[in-house]
Amino acid sequence: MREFALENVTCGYKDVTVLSDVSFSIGPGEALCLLGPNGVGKTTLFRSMLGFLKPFGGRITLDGDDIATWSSRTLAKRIGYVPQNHTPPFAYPVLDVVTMGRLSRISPIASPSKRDTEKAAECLERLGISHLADKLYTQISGGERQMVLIARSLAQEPEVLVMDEPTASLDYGNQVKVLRQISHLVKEGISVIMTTHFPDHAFLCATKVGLITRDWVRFGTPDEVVTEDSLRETYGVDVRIVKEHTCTCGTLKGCVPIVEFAAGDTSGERARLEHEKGTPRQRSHVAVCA
Ligand SMILES: Nc1ncnc2c1ncn2[C@@H]1O[C@H](COP(=O)(O)OP(=O)(O)OP(=O)(O)O)[C@@H](O)[C@H]1O
Repeated sequence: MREFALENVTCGYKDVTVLSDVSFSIGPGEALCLLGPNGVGKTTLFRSMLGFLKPFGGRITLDGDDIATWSSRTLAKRIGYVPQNHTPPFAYPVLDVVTMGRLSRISPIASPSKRDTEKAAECLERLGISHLADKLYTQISGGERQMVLIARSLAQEPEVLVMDEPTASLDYGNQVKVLRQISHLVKEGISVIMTTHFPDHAFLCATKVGLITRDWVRFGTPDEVVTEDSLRETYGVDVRIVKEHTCTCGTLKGCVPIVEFAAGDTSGERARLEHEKGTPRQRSHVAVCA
């Protein structure tokens, strides 16, 4: 069975180690969600998985092959990437940008075929953004660009799809659309590795979670790793994990951070102490869905 695996990977920049001894594996039909505070090294780990950064130690393999031995063309064919931010280089029409996702499948001396263009149009359709096809990539919004990049990665037909905060800068509807697409891709057998700043996403579409802090990295199922204690330890915030049973979706789980304050008091610390003393009439609780 195809497996994408990191074995004791240590990575960073020049003489600065960002992450040490990271190991995990995912197979077809699995989605790994990487969570962790700003600056802990999620993007650095991604750069290593994509061959942009050479790990200081350890091995990254797909089907047992060390990706360090692959050409950039093979990497691009087998591992897709949706970056966090993308500065458009040229004013290409959106359909051409998505067709560029096919480049690793086209001979270097050939032009994209009708089939390649059709595949790109199909990916735009799948994400509900066909209306953008003829617009210039430099003249669409940041959220629309994000959707286009996702379409481009689908056009690539990779075995492993690495997505750096795929829902960042998307409106609520498009966030849900992207999470649904991720679930569909996983059901089709693609292995997805994504970062997010929303632990709820782990419950919504991941089969595995990697929680990264400055002191430790923990991998497991969403239920094992995303807990009230681990989120408090990782982000220093008080969170409730809530469950909702529905007949159609089974059990839904979500994370609700507790934002509390005492009326007329701007001191969060005082509010916290009052909360601990259990004086409910003197405090208001506002639960904000992330
Ligand atoms: N090109 C670089 N050269 C040197 N250090 C870097 C470089 N890029 C990032 N870093 C450092 O590596 C560490 C990890 O950064 P990284 O971007 O991987 O974090 P992250 O977890 O993806 O953060 P965020 O959630 O904010 O995107 C940070 O301390 C950052 O300053």
